[in-house]
Amino acid sequence: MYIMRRAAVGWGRLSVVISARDLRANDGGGGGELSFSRTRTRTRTITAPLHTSSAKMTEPFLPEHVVFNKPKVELHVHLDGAIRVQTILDVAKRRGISLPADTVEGLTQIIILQQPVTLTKFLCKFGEYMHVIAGDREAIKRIAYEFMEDKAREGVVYVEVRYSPHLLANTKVEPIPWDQKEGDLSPDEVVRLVNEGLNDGQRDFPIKARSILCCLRHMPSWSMEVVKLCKKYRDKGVVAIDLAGDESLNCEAFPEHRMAYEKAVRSGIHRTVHAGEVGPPSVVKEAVEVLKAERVGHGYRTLEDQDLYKKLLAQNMHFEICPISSRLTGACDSDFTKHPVIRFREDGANYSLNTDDPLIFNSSLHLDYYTAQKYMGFTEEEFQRLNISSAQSCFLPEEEKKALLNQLHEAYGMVQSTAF
Ligand SMILES: O=c1[nH]cnc2c1ncn2[C@@H]1O[C@H](CO)[C@@H](O)[C@H]1O
Repeated sequence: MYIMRRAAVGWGRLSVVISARDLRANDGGGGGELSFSRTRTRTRTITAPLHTSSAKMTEPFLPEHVVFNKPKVELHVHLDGAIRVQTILDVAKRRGISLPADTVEGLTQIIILQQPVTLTKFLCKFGEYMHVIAGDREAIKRIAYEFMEDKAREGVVYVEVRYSPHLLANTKVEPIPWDQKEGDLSPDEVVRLVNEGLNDGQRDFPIKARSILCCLRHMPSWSMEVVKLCKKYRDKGVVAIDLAGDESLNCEAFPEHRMAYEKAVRSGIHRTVHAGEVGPPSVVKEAVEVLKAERVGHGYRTLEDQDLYKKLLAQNMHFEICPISSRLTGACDSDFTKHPVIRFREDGANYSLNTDDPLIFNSSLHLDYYTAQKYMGFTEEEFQRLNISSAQSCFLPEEEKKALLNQLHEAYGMVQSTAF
């Protein structure tokens, strides 16, 4: 079954890895990490979040959604928004946690967004399942490992994945999130576990990952520890700090966030900020001018301040664009043909295409690319250009960035100029 699907899609290099995984799983190994890879659902039947709400989809991606079947770079995806539904069910069963549904189909219906809502409502969706994963060492390592498998399957060769260590902890975090009882898993250990899962994934799949630790707008008291964790784990896979959460609740960053970002600048930690997703252009301005963001998460509303937009274009500021997300969070018009990324493209801006939270949007990176092609006029050439820009704007050290760029140039058949 798997093999027939792979042949139809033609995943090239990836198929080798997936075959190897299937073989090992079929060998009856079943134990340890490999058993994780067998749990992915292949049978969702829900309304796909496309331009027209009548579009049906039965899988995270279908062959016809694969419009750019080449190596890709993804810079904006939340680990806690990219968990497999089956994993949530498995962990809940093991931990004796009851959920409102006990099948993949049932729980999917509860977790996913089918129609555009507000960012605030969207963020409530994490409450449907985070209590299952948080505080559980095995689950945290597992979601990081499975994330790598899923991204490799989408043809992503380099990913920067973000999460809040505090939201997955159950001790040394105040308040303890998700109504958990106090346990013994600290934010520091969460980072170690995620690193382990990502490293195991790097070993088993043709993908490289680095992580970004998130501060949350409504939890300023956590931010100093976030930047300390970025520093502590900078040589072990953490490359940057982010500020996520609800921009519509508090627009100006609290002093604690500012202090954390100042420390990040002093310590040479890279910086990105969710800004201009639903908040006004002033939030983008603050992100860039006060928090010294090197990339902007989303940034759609930058277009409402033409002076700011021109300035950021001139600086070659990178915008992390998430097409399907932007429709379902109500950040952008639900008509994709009016999406701000069309203007960014016409102006030759520096941006990436990303999934953001594929679990909640029931999406995949292929679906975002498909949407960009079908409704926004994206071409193969533009997909290549934006992936090169994404690689140039990633937070890897220069040498590793060069290697990634070489990998893309080679895969896209681009001749590189040689310096004599
Ligand atoms: O699109 C988004 N905008 C703002 N915040 C988000 C978005 N997606 C996820 N998170 C927030 O980031 C946390 C860490 O991963 C998530 O738990 C969620 O609260």
